[in-house]
Parts: sequence; structure tokens; C-alpha cells
Amino acid sequence: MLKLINISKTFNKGNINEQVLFKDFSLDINKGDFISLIGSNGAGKSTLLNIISGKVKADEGNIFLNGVDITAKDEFERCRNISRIFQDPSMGTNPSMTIYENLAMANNKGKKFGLKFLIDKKDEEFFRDSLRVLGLNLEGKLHSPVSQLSGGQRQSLALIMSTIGNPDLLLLDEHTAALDPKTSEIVMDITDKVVREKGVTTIMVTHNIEYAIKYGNRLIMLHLGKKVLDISGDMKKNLTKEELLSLFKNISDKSLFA
Ligand SMILES: Nc1ncnc2c1ncn2[C@@H]1O[C@H](COP(=O)(O)OP(=O)(O)OP(=O)(O)O)[C@@H](O)[C@H]1O
Repeated sequence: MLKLINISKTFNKGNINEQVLFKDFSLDINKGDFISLIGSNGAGKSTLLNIISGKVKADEGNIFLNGVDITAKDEFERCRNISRIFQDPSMGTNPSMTIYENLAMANNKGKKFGLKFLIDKKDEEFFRDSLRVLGLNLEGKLHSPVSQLSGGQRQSLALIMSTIGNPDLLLLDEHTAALDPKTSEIVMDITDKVVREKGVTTIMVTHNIEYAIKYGNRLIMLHLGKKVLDISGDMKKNLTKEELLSLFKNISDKSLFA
């Protein structure tokens, strides 16, 4: 469903800081894949998500989403099909608006008539049902401001917001990294539930090696812009933390992982 073909990206071309990050990088992602993307600092994980979302344009190569060449499309054109959640809980939700208004905004993403804040009973029910899946009782706080929510609750709300329009692809960029360990585990369980329920193809960047092993059907490791590991199925299921750490140690510094 997502194909990256011969992607190349060089930063600071032609000056002393020139850095060739990706050179003829290709990746084929199947519909329904839930991919954990790991790699050391500077491996290119965020840049890869940026190239997919359109935030950063590749110098060469093509990107196909569901058979459509989206290479020339800007970020705002891709955002109807591609949702993204960042590390910082304040980026995915608007604190000055209520949960209802945030969800209404997400539900209207890419639609012609923009924001619709008049309370619609049908939307209210739909939003309550969508929130119920979280098990956080946010459905009972539909008209409370998002500023009253914890970081974990906000990331959970961001998950519902980013999947409410049934995107083709969900990009999670270390979305639990700013949370305390217990909240992070709760948000990861919620992530798994939402991803399964929606069946949305997902790429999750994480520095947490346990999450990378536990969640998803496929694990990809990047190093200096190259794919150095790509496993799925039983190989992924049977992978132990020790094995992955030793693989990682061969190419990088194990201490970079929490
Ligand atoms: N806009 C930019 N301009 C110049 N260099 C950049 C830019 N974005 C990324 N880079 C460089 O590209 C390399 C990969 O960065 P990237 O953020 O994609 O790595 P990462 O794997 O996400 O790292 P981390 O785990 O530290 O977040 C780094 O060396 C970084 O300095």
C-alpha cells in the first residue's frame, strides 16, 4: 500500500555540512502492517516519516500510496490520507478547545467547510463511542477543555483524532517518549487496541526496544539511512530482547536504548 522507490536525500547539499542520508532507499509496506521502526540517533527514522508525510521532500525517487504517485504532493495534500502523532502531547491536540471541538476539527480535516463547532447530537454520539475504546472515561468529559487532561490522556485523544477519518497510514513518532513509564505502557496498549480496531497501516518510531518487540507484526531497523533489519511473522514473534540488543550492538551503541 506504501511504496518508496529509490529515495535519495542529502542535507546541506554543496556545503561543508553536506550529509547524504538516504541513497536509493526502497521500502514496501503492506496494507495492515504495524511496523516498529528502530535505530540509533541520527539513523534517519524521523526523516523517513518526514519524507512519507511530505514535510521533507526527497531529492530523488518516488512514493506511491495505494498505487497513486504522491511524490509531488505537499504535506497538506497528503494529510487526509496520512495522520501523524509526535512525541509532544501539546502538538496533537488544542488545549484551548474542548474534547468535542478537537474531535470535530479532526473529523472535518481536509473537508471543504472547515470547523463546525455547533453541537451535533449525532457527532456527539459518534465521538463518545470512539472515545469509549480508550477506557479512560473521556466520553464523560466531552465538553471539558483539553487543557485539563494529562499528557497520557492527550496522546490517547490524539490517537482517536488521528484515526477518526480512517486514514490510510498512521505515523507515530516516538509518541510515548515524553510520558512516564506507567502512562507510556497504558498509551501503548491503547495504541495497539486502536490500530487493531481500525486496521490502520502504522509505522511507529520508538527507542523502546521492548515495545518494538511486543507491538506490531514487523520490525525494521535503520542505521545511517540504510535498512539493516526487516523481520516479520514468526521471526518477529520469537525475537528476544537479548537477540535484538546483540544485533543492535553489532552496528551501533547499545547504550542509546532505554
Ligand atoms: N532539516 C535538516 N537539516 C539538516 N540535517 C538534518 C535535517 N533533518 C535531519 N537531519 C540530519 O539527518 C540525520 C538523521 O536525522 P533524523 O532526525 O531523521 O534521525 P533519527 O533516526 O530520527 O534520530 P533520533 O533518534 O535522534 O530522533 C541526522 O544526522 C540529522 O542531523
